[in-house]
Amino acid sequence: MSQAIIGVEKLNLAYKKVPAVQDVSFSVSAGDILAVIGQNGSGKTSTVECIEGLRKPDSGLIQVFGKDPWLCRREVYKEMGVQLQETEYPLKIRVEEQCRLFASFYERPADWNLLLTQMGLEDKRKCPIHKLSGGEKQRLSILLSLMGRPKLLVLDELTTGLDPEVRQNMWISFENIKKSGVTIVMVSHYLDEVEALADKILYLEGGKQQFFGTQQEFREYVKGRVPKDEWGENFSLEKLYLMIAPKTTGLSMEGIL
Ligand SMILES: Nc1ncnc2c1ncn2[C@@H]1O[C@H](COP(=O)(O)OP(=O)(O)OP(=O)(O)O)[C@@H](O)[C@H]1O
Repeated sequence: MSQAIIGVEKLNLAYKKVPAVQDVSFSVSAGDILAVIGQNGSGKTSTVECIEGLRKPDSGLIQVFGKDPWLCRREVYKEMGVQLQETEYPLKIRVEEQCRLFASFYERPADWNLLLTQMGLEDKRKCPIHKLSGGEKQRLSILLSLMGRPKLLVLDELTTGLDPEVRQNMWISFENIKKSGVTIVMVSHYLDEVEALADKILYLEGGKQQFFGTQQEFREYVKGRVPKDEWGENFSLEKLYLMIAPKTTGLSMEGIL
């Protein structure tokens, strides 16, 4: 069996005593892609922020490369690249200045000129970051997560805001990154992306772990929960998810206009 890069046991986290993550346990093997899925507010980012050492769990055990990421953040970050859901940049800083700054954090940084080309940001190198479009900022945040040539990449909403073509190209890039042995944890609401990329799925609802396992195991998990006459062997991952996800209430626009 491959070595576990991440181990999480009975993780609990609350905000002002309101539970956000409850008894979540999973592991990620070297070279695997784990997708964390679930409704808005289900605890995905909170879980991932604990792995990134950005939040201290209330209880439970987290090991990243065999270390506690909260206590050993500096060491863990030598091998971990992080793309945050929202990134704040220094005011008026330009794309290439930010790249240079990030490169200076690492002993052996990636070739960021090449990354700018690969991310389609070559023409934007002199552009102040606050003038980039949402998708361009997203591409920059992915580029910066790769700067330290990480062995582990943690991506919170990898392709949100990207246009369809860039999204598909991004999938190919991440398949290639995986082929080079990098372990990836990705939070995603795009289940086509999860279906294309993920080896394992962690499914959370209301802060609680509903499922952890392979895509095939997820299929069996859903099959065991839906009426026989509603089941189809070739359902997409999105269809499977929608069959078991709790219905969100209160989103109707009826009577507003
Ligand atoms: N800083 C915070 N202070 C208080 N409550 C928080 C904070 N961050 C998150 N929460 C709450 O914790 C719960 C889990 O939030 P989290 O951001 O982890 O969910 P998520 O699954 O990543 O959601 P989304 O898909 O919308 O990004 C939500 O109820 C949220 O309102």
